[in-house]
Amino acid sequence: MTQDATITRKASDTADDSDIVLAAHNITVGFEDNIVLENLSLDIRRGEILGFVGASGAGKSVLLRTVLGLTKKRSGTIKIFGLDVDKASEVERMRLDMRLGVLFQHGALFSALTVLENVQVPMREYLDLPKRLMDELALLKVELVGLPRDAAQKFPSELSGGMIKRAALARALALDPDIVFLDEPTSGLDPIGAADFDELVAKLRDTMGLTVYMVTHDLDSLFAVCDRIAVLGKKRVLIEGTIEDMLASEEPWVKSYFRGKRARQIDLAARG
Ligand SMILES: Nc1ncnc2c1ncn2[C@@H]1O[C@H](COP(=O)(O)OP(=O)(O)OP(=O)(O)O)[C@@H](O)[C@H]1O
Repeated sequence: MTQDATITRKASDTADDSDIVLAAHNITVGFEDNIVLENLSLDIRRGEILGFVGASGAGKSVLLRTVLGLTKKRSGTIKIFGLDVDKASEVERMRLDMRLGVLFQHGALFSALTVLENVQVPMREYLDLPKRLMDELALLKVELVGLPRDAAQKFPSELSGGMIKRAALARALALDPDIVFLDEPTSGLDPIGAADFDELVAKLRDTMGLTVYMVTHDLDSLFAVCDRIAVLGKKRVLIEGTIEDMLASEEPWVKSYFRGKRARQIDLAARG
């Protein structure tokens, strides 16, 4: 284990409905005759870090894109902060989008823009602020994610992989969202860089009251910072619960993922 396993766990198992900030119910998504998600349901609770796992190609990114309204679903309902996204007016949708921050897989920064300009992209899209104020706000975000001030003027090609992830996180936080969606945020990072990033996410959750939805293949992250884990398989959520629930599960994929050879080493390290 590369980091402190005692990082505060916020969401409790006894959370009631008022704690649910995102409710996706009976979601079916397909592309022509390929049904990727079928009658999938998942709730996300306020202030939790939810780890979302599943085999490669299972549909984790498709669900993320569907929740964000980027991929069309065939059926089901998605309520975010109680608002049914299908019934939202244009203004309500825009206000909602401002409360959601996204870090797409591979960071996806604009290569022709500096870090500061990248962080300002959502600000330009949603806010009408004088340039000086935007510069100050963007710089605050750069510092918030632990990047040095001089990184703000650099282009993505001048940054390390870990710095790119942090810059992308700064952009996801640009509008002070309530929920951040992270699509494999630690992929491509070495274990120390990944552990530092996890620690940063946990710290931001604690200090900003963020809710975090994290698609990940990183067992360290799942053990160290996730309050709850949901497993995607057979086109739906197979099981959701704490890491202890995952370790106790006899579902074959869950068992081999969490109690396979690699996982056992992490578990042993985590438990001293
Ligand atoms: N725009 C699209 N058009 C057609 N099929 C798609 C589209 N987007 C995704 N798919 C299909 O949906 C399935 C799930 O893909 P998805 O990217 O969500 O998997 P994933 O669980 O995120 O995988 P990974 O862990 O490898 O990132 C795949 O079969 C993929 O080919």
